[in-house]
Amino acid sequence: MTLEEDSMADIESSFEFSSSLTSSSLPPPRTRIFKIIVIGDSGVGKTCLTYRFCAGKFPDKTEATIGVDFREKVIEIDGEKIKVQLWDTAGQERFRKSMVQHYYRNVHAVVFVYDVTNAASFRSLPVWIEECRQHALGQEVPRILVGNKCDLRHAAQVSTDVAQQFADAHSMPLFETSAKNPYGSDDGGRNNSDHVEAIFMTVAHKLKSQKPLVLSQPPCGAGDTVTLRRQDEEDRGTWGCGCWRS
Ligand SMILES: Nc1nc2c(ncn2[C@@H]2O[C@H](COP(=O)(O)OP(=O)(O)OP(=O)(O)O)[C@@H](O)[C@H]2O)c(=O)[nH]1
Ligand SMILES: [Mg+2]
Repeated sequence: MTLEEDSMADIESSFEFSSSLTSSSLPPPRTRIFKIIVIGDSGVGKTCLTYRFCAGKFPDKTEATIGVDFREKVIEIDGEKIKVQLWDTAGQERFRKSMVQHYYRNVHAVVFVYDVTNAASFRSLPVWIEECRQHALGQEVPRILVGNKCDLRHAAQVSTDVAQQFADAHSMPLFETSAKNPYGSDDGGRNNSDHVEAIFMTVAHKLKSQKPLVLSQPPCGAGDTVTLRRQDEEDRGTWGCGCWRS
């Protein structure tokens, strides 16, 4: 689904209410939403990676993303249901310029993607990192680096060593993968690519561990009520609008 700019406000919320109440005396459970933006040059495979994670397969056909497409998947970590909301951004400048501010608003994690068969897409990474800096992304927002199209190892232009050095220099973990064939196709399936699923799950685990739900004891004399609160609610003393940052 391509988003119109005026619908962003509805999407830029980090909680949603469950439709059913488990008890008339309890507030409806909230589902946390982790907003993860996927950025990088046009053609590196952002749409294919996000589609692979959310739909479980490689798309038959893609076209250049205009503005942003967003995809969601509900996952469960330690018994908590979490909605992973992937923002598949446009790599082409002309298709992204009016949307950039929305990409970075209340973002929880950033996935930088380059194409291992396209050295120029790797050389562009500092530009994308600079864009994050310009949008005042805090150091606490996790970032990861993904080299895509590892099924085309024979055509690789970016070595793992060089990519790892870059990742280390920017304190990011590096994952090499393929949205098309995570097991590799031109090496008999032995290229040890990371699974797309595992990459996004790693990010979600990291986010969850940064902001765990904590058990909050009521003050003395407040009855038997025990409420679950998010750690940042503790920090701020309010649920606020739900537009929390990690
Ligand atoms: N062989 C191979 N091709 C891929 C892979 N991922 C994406 N592609 C192809 O690369 C092309 C671009 O993929 P997209 O996912 O549309 O690229 P994008 O980064 O979303 O591009 P923009 O929307 O323009 O920013 C398409 O032809 C895909 O089929 C991969 O892992 N392996
Ligand atoms: Mg795209």
